This record gives sequence, C-alpha cells and structure tokens, in this order.
Amino acid sequence: MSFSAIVVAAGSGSRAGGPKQWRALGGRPLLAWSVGALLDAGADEVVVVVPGGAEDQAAEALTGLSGWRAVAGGATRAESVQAGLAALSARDDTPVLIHDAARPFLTADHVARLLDALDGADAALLALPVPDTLKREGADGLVAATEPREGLWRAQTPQAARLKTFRDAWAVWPAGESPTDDAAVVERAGGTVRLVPGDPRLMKLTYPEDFALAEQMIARETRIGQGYDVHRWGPGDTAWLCGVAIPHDHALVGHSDADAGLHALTDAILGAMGDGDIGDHFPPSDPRWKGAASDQFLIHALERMRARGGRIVNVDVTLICEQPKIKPHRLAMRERLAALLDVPLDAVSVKATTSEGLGFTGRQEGLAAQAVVSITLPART
Ligand SMILES: Nc1ccn([C@@H]2O[C@H](COP(=O)(O)OP(=O)(O)OP(=O)(O)O)[C@@H](O)[C@H]2O)c(=O)n1
Ligand SMILES: C[C@](O)(CO)[C@H](O)COP(=O)(O)O
Repeated sequence: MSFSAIVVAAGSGSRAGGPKQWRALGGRPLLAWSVGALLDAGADEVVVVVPGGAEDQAAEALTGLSGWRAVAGGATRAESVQAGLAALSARDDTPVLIHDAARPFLTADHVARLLDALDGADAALLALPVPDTLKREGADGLVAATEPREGLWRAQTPQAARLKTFRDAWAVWPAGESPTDDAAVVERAGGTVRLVPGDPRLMKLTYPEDFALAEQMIARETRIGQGYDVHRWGPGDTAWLCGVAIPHDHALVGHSDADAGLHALTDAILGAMGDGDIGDHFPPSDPRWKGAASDQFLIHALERMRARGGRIVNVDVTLICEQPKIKPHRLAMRERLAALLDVPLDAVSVKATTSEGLGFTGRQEGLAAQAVVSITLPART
C-alpha cells in the first residue's frame, strides 16, 4: 500500500543529555534508523522534522538515503508533527505514518500491520498492554491508590491515519492544549482509533541508559582479519615493536618508525572491515609519514572501525625474529596494545618465535610480524 511518513526529530533530548537524533547507534545516526526503515518499507515520501537550522546536519546524518526532505519543527512534539503534516504533498486519502526518530528499531512488518489496521478505523497506533501493577503516587512518595491496569496500553509510534483525517482533526484541536501523541488528536475529533499490538523493541530512547540497552539489542556479526609485515634491520639502537621502544643493537628500517607489529595489526583491522590496507590509507610516498609513530596508523584504523559501530573482540600478534628477545617486553607490549585498542589485557596476545636460523628472519636480515584480529560489526540487514 502506498503511504507517506513523518519522522519527528526536532527535540532537544534533554533527558538523554543532549540532542539524540544525531547520536550514533550501531555506528549510524539515530535518525537514519527510522528514516531508512520507512524508505525500506516503501514510503513514497518521508518528511523529516528537525530543529530549525539543522537541515544540513540532517543531510549529513542521512547520507546515502534518498526520498526524504527536511523541514523545521517547533517547540513541542505536537508543533513538530503539525509542521510535518503541513509539508506533506501527498493526496488527501494517503495513509500517513507519524514516527518518533527516538524509536530506531522500526521494521517493514510494523508498518504493514499498522497500514492494514487503517481498514475499518480512522487511525491506528502500535501499543503494548501494560504488564505491571499500577500505583498512584500520593504525598511524600507514599502510594495513594492501586489503579486497575485492565484495558490500559502504552502508546508507541508509528501512529497512522489518512492525511485528511490528521489535518481535519488538528483543525478542531483546542488551541493551547498539546497532545502527547497523534492518535489522541483523531480520538478527540471523534474518530475511531485502533490499537495494534506493538513491539518492545520499538522502545523510545529517552535516557542515556536506553542507548546502552539499544546498542546491546543490535544484531552483530563477527569478522576476522589478518595482517603481515616485514621490516629490514639496519643501523640504530632502538627497535619499535607493538608500540614499545626496545633497546637493541639494530633498528628496523622503514618510511615510518617501522613498527612491524603495529603495521600488521593495523592491516588486520582494515582487513576485517574489507577496508583496504595500510598502504592505501598511509602511502609510503607521502612525506607526512616519514618517521611517523605507527600508533597513529592503528588509531586511524580503529576510528574507521568505530565509525561503523565496530568493536575489537581480541587480537593475537606474532613477532618472528632471532633477536631481540621479546619475552622481557611482552607484558609492556600487551599493555600498550590494550590501551590503544581500549580492550582488557586478556583480549591481547603477543607471541614471538624464531625461525630456527632459517630464511631472512633467521639470518637476521629482517623481522616479520603477523596479526589476527576478531571484531564485531552491526550485522548487515
Ligand atoms: N519539539 C519537539 C520535541 C520532540 N520531538 C520529537 O519527538 C520524539 C519523541 O520525543 P522525546 O523522546 O521526548 O524527545 P526529546 O524531546 O528530544 O527529548 P526530551 O523530552 O528528553 O527533551 C523525538 O523523536 C523528538 O525528536 C520533536 O520533533 N519536536
Ligand atoms: C508519541 C509518544 O512516543 C507515544 O508514546 C510519546 O508520547 C512521545 O513522548 P514525549 O516524551 O512526550 O515526547
């Protein structure tokens, strides 16, 4: 069924500690979840209501999505809804879904069930029956009464009606009053409103802890990446390995500080994301990286991973060399990597092996490093 949608995202997020519509959830701005879901569900037109002047911010948050446009909202949710209704260009009989940007886990199934419910009712909303006993608060935090919960539902969004139904209902809404949802406006105008069983996953992210819970609710997939790097031994008195300076009678030679351990680990993270390799991001031909500390390469890969909502599970680095002996420095290396990766120490392994005098590592011409990393990313839908 053809439909239009309004996503209200003009709030200030005062209870969440600041504007939440732009905040990342699973590596994507909160706003993009709802707008993307409505477009995926087949919305012909999506009007996104944002704070006045935040249209560019909306465009940035919705990069990659098309079929939406932004309008400025008002001081209350109800005013923002009215701004959205005024901006819609759909026909009078087009079903319109009004949805809170603060409810990210909307699916095409929710949309379909709501649209079906408009057959035989003027409006419909997703809602959940109240499962708990209800207490009315009296003075001093004491219970004044226990209220019956039978027949009580908690309203969620989306809420739906045909465009003319919403506009006509608003036309008779008493001036000076502000409804807390959209179905109430149709209800007050005498329309019929159908309750459609909602979904606990459609919870509204209101407080900071709701974001933590929502992060846990996102399906994630595990990725593996591996990296390998070699550097030649040359003159010097310090070898940088896994972010630690090791006194030695040679130094590793390279365009940067030649920390093969960090290079292999950086490549492993980029590999897990299918995001090229260290040379793509930091070309050896670029003078900016001459003598550079390699932790910045790792930090860059981590930032790219976190921008996609990624998290490190564990890393395992193997250094292959006859000298220097790694064992005395192993704990320092693990601690340095754990700090850079922001993971517990037991998620970081650094191992070393000789190659029994064989090959270029055995002849002490160079040192090789291998790294394997496991990360999780929000699952592709
Ligand atoms: N003037 C407003 C107020 C709210 N909303 C939107 O209405 C939805 C539900 O509101 P709520 O969770 O209360 O969001 P905020 O108003 O941002 O939060 P708070 O009340 O904590 O400030 C949100 O998507 C919010 O952006 C809106 O479009 N315009
Ligand atoms: C519309 C709504 O999401 C239904 O539960 C809710 O009333 C909006 O919440 P707010 O905190 O009052 O903006």
